Amino acid sequence: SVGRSGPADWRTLAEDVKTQMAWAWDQYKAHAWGKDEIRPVSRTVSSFPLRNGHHLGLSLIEALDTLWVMGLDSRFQDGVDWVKANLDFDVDGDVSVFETSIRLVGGLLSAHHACGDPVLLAKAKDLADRLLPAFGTPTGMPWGTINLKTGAVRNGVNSPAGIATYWPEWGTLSRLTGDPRYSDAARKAALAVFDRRSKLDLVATQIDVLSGEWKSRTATVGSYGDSFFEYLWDGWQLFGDPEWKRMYDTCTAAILKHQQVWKGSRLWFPDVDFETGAIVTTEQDELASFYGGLLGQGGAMKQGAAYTESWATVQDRYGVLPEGYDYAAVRPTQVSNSLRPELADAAFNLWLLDPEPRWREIGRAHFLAMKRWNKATYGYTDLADVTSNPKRQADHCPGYWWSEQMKYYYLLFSDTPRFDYKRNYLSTEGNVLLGFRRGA
Ligand SMILES: O=C1NC[C@H](CO)[C@@H](O)[C@@H]1O
Ligand SMILES: [Ca+2]
Repeated sequence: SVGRSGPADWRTLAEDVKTQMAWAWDQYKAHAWGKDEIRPVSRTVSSFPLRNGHHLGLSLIEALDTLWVMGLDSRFQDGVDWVKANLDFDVDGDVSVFETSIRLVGGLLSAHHACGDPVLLAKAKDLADRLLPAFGTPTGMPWGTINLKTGAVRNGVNSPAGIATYWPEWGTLSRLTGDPRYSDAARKAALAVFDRRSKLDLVATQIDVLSGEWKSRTATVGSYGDSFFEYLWDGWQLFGDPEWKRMYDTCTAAILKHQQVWKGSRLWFPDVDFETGAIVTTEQDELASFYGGLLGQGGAMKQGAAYTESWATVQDRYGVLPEGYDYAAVRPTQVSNSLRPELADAAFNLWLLDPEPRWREIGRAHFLAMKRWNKATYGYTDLADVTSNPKRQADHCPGYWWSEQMKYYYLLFSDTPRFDYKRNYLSTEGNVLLGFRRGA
C-alpha cells in the first residue's frame, strides 16, 4: 500500500540496508580483501587512487565507519586489524591529493572517531604528511597530484574543489595531533580561491596554482565547484569559524543571483560565465544534486528543497540517476550511472534539518532502485546505460559507495543511538568526524 510508512517500516528498511552492507562486505572479504575496488560482475579488482595496480585497501577503509554505525562490530574490527597489520603509504606512485584526502585521510579519521584506536590517527597523519608538500606553491593552492614516496608533484592546473576540500579533515587532524600545519595549509588554500573570485563573486572550474590565473570561465555547482562551497559552510558547521560562514554566504548569494533558474515549480542551477553571468549550458551533472542539501544547511531551505525535488523527478523517471541531465532538453546527456550518492546525501541533509517523511521517501526510492538495478553477483556495481530496458550494468564498485549512500540510508531510516542527530558532521565523502556515540 502506498500509505505513509510507520516507524516500524523504516526500521525494517534500515535492517535491510545493514543486511546489504554485511553481504557486500563479506563478498569483498572473500574476493578482494585489502584491494582498492571490487569489480562485482567479473569478480576482479581495480586500483584507486594509485593507478599502478598497487592497492591501499580503499574500499575497506571507506567502509569502516559505516560498518561501525550499523553495529557490524566484528566486521569493523576485522577491517581495523587489516589496517594495523598491512596499510603502508610508502609507495612510489602518484595520487590525486583531493581524492586521497577525502577518501583515505577522511576514512581513517572517521574510523578513529568511531573507536579511538591511535594507530588509525597515526596512519592518517602519515598520509597527510605525504600530501602536505603539494601545498608548497606561491599561492598556497596545491598541485593536483603528488608521489606518496618522493613528493614529486604534477598537474599545476587545479579546481576550486580540488584546492579547497581539506579544512574539516585537516582541521580535525591538527586538533587531534596539536600540529597546526594541516589546518594552516587547508585554510590558506581555500582563502586563495575565494580571494580570486570574479566581480560577480563567482569562481570558475580551473585555475593555475602557481600564477593564480583562471584557466576557464565556467562557474558551476557541479564537478570542480561543488565541495568548494560545501567546505566553506562546513568550516562554520564543524569549527564555528565565522570567517568561513561569511565566505559561504558571499558565494551562495552570487549563485542564487546568477545561477538560479525556475522552470515552473522546478528549480535548476545552470553553469554560467563567471564574469558575465551568461548561461553556458543547461546540462547538469549528477554531482550537482548534492547542492540542495547544502542550500538547506546554509539557510536557503526553499531553494534547497526545490532543487532536491527537481532531481527526485529525474530519479522517478529513470529509477537511478544518469551521470548528466539536460533540464531544457528534458533528457539525459550521459546515460551511465556511477553508483553515486549525491541525491541520497541531499535527502539525508534535509532530513537532519527537517525530519519530514518526504526526505526519507527520496532516500528509500534511491535505495530500492539501487537494489533492483545495481546489485550484481559479488556486490553493487555502476551501470552502463540507465535508459536501456533492462538497464545495462557496468562492472565497478566505487569506494564512495561504502562510505556514503549505505551510511546515509542507514542514518535516514534507523534512528540509531550510535549517532547524534542533533550535533554531527559528515564530510563530502560521508566520513563522520563528529557525532558518534561510542557507548551506545
Ligand atoms: O565529493 C565527492 N565527489 C565524487 C564522489 C561521489 O560521487 C565522492 O568521492 C564524493 O562524494
Ligand atoms: Ca560529496
